[in-house]
Amino acid sequence: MADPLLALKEVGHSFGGLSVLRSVTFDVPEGGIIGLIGPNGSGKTTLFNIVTGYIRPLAGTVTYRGAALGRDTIQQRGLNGLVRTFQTPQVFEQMTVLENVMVGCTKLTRTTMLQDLLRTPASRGQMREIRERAEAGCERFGLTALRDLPAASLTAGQRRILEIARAVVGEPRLLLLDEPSSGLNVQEIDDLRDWIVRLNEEGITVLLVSHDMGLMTVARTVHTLYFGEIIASGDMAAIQRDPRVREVYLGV
Ligand SMILES: Nc1ncnc2c1ncn2[C@@H]1O[C@H](COP(=O)(O)OP(=O)(O)OP(=O)(O)O)[C@@H](O)[C@H]1O
Repeated sequence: MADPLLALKEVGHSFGGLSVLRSVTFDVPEGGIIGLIGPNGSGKTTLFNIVTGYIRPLAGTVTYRGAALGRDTIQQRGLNGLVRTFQTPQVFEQMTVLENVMVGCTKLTRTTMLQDLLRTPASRGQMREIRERAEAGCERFGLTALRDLPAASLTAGQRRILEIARAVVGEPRLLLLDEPSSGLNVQEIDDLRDWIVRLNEEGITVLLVSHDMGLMTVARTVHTLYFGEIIASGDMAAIQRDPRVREVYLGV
């Protein structure tokens, strides 16, 4: 069997003596959509922060593309195709929509900082390329009419799409989506679902955290975290039948 794209092995973490992740082990196969659910405070965001390099786990290993991530920085992980979105969309408020998307393309740059400062022909050509790529990204995600507006003026749904557009133009291999449906209306959640499926069909592997059980049906395998431990794994139908999950979510 092929190596998984991402593998977590016995990952553990605590904050000030409070254990928030305990021996978390699961794989994300290349080309898959894997879901992570769990009540508030169960450790989902902490796990994302560990995978993307915002915090270092106190125990266990995270392997990506066959190599332990170890001390790789957030930036190195990003360059290596590991890209995330946030529970509250992180957009550059004062920049336009187009400029925000351009930021997502900068990791594809090849020129040095000196070339950029001196505005050499190579640097100018590259800037043109980034702009064209970002314009295509705006077009693709239905943001063209908004592209010259400051991101601060966008609705919650538009911010969400902008964040995803910015992540996707950088050509991620593994896209981690943290509560992408929060703040969205029913139609926007439907559209988001379609986007996740489409991006996955194009080859992007997805790790999805969501409270939205409808959205979670896109995932082939869902892991349930409860107080930092995985208590059930399977497809969404199996998860919804699982007695421990029902107890945690429904108290039945
Ligand atoms: N920087 C921090 N310092 C101290 N405690 C923290 C920190 N970050 C998270 N925690 C605690 O760790 C636990 C797990 O939090 P985490 O945000 O990972 O959960 P979550 O499953 O993402 O929750 P939610 O669904 O509410 O976002 C919680 O008890 C939280 O209060």
